[in-house]
Amino acid sequence: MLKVSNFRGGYRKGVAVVDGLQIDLRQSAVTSILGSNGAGKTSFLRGICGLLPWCTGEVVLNGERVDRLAPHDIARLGVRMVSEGRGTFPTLTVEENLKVGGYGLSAAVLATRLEREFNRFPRLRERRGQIAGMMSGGEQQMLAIARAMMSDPRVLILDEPSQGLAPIIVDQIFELIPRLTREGVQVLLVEQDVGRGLEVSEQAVVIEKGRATLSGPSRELLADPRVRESFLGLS
Ligand SMILES: Nc1ncnc2c1ncn2[C@@H]1O[C@H](COP(=O)(O)OP(=O)(O)OP(=O)(O)O)[C@@H](O)[C@H]1O
Repeated sequence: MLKVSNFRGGYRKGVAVVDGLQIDLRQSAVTSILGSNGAGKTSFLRGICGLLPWCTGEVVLNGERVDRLAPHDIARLGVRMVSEGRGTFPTLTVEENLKVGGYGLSAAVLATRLEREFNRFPRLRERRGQIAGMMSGGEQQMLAIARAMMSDPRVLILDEPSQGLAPIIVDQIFELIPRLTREGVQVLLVEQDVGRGLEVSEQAVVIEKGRATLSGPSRELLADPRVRESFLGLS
């Protein structure tokens, strides 16, 4: 559904922090963008969502060029991003946050989707009246994912979903990702933990300094000596 070709972009004219990246989400349910701090992962995602100050290249969603569209139009067409640092509305309750995610839906559809997300995340049902900003980091991450899912996205972009979370919560998030794909959503995952990102995805791109240094089926990358040595600390 989503295909990105020859993507360059950045924050200051002429200075590319993402330089010539391609991904084709049609080939897998979960695609990982991997790389160390400052490699350009978040900038690439922002570019796909129309949020980078300048970019060139093509972003095609379901056959339609979207790289010239405004961020809200790209979101309306089904690309939703869950940002690093979550981005829930801290002063709203869990339920209010979810309703914001379902903005524009009829009351009946909204109720069905709320129920679906509460089934997916029973913890959120228990805390539906709780102010989001008072919840734990893991709960806020679940809320951010549930809120994005309220709009039934075609492409769900998860930017460092495990960042700052306790290991047990990280396990839950990584178990959740394949389950989301069974509902037909394609996941684009950005992860600093290269091993984990490769395990959960079918294909992956490793980027360094804004350029793709390796790409291919995740299984092959997991076995690649360069990945094992540079990113997994194995020989
Ligand atoms: N708002 C911004 N304005 C200017 N430069 C930025 C901005 N955000 C990021 N950069 C620069 O763009 C480059 C890529 O950063 P980016 O955040 O995309 O990397 P990343 O791989 O997502 O790193 P991290 O894992 O630390 O989030 C870095 O050199 C960074 O300093």
